[in-house]
Amino acid sequence: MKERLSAAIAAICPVDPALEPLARHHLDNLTKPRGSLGVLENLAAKVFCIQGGGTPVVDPARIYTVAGDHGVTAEGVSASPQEVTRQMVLNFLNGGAGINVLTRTYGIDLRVVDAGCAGGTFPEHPQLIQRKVAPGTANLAVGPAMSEEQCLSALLLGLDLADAAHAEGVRVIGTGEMGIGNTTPSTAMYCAYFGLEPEELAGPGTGLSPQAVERKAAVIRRALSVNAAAVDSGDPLRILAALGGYEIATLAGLILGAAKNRCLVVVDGFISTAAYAAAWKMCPAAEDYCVFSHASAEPGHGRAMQAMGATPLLHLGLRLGEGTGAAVAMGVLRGAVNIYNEMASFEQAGVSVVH
Ligand SMILES: O=C(O)c1ccc[n+]([C@@H]2O[C@H](COP(=O)([O-])O)[C@@H](O)[C@H]2O)c1
Ligand SMILES: Cc1cc2nc[nH]c2cc1C
Repeated sequence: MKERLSAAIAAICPVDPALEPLARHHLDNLTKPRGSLGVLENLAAKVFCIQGGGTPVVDPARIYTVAGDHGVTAEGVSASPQEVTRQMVLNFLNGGAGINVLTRTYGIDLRVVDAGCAGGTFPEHPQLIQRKVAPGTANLAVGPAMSEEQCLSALLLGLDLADAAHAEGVRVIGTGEMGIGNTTPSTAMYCAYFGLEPEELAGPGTGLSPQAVERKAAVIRRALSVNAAAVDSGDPLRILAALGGYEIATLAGLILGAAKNRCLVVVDGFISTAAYAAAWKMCPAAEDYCVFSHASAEPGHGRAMQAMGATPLLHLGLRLGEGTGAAVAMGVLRGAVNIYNEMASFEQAGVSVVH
């Protein structure tokens, strides 16, 4: 199992630096003052480089919303009851959640994945991928959340999802997640990977009071101490197993798999960024394939992003998860590649070149 992960990581190549000047040359010849489309130009150049030159494309685009439950909810770390994870998966399948509305709005394919929800299987549904590794993690405040074997199974599930998308012609993959309690493992992972303090990073998640956030920080501190052997090892996989969750490990595998397949990944909010942190620690070159959709309103997100030198695209006050920020960002990405592909050049339009 570990060999497959190592092989995928070894197959991730940084994008060819020779491509960027070609993209910039093309963009600078379009009928606008140089650089005046700002980040849209950067995005178009990024897609061009990831895809190895030629005509950059964003479609078909797909979001995987991966669900899992968390034993640490027993510590009262979430304002919401654990059963909401399962209820929201059913809501996704009925088309009524925020991610359903936004993927419909933007014409994005949505797949829902059970990587580790508590309880049994869900009714079959064409959008549902049932690959439950286990019915929820163990409580990371008393021991490791997952065994390394379970964590690897989730990582390989993510690789499978990336390979399936690639085989089906998907050009851009978005990450989404659903898991009551999952801001706690995400925060613990940031602390372990970047040497940050729980008190500095812990936030309200779905809506904890300030006093409850203090208790959440204490639970995370306990989790780091109980799992000190994994934390101190600095091994990204051991840290992910000890402190992560099934949806988080699956998304880390999805990011690595997409990068291996030279596919752009749009990383959603606070929890997806924790999955990215694990992927980035395992393979820093994965960074070349990722765009960060938005700054989450969860207060620790900015600090975690800063630790990785990552810049979010949008500032919309989002803190829902599910892949909602990734969906909106895909709309922006489409605009960016359409600019690249459809705008007239100075020569074509007979417009005097701006110096
Ligand atoms: O995406 C985000 O930035 C984000 C920030 C806070 C909460 N969430 C969502 O809320 C749930 C986790 O919150 P909590 O308080 O239960 O840890 C989980 O289902 C996430 O999708 C998501
Ligand atoms: C209702 C609800 C929807 C969500 N979607 C993602 N996380 C969520 C948490 C709650 C509580």
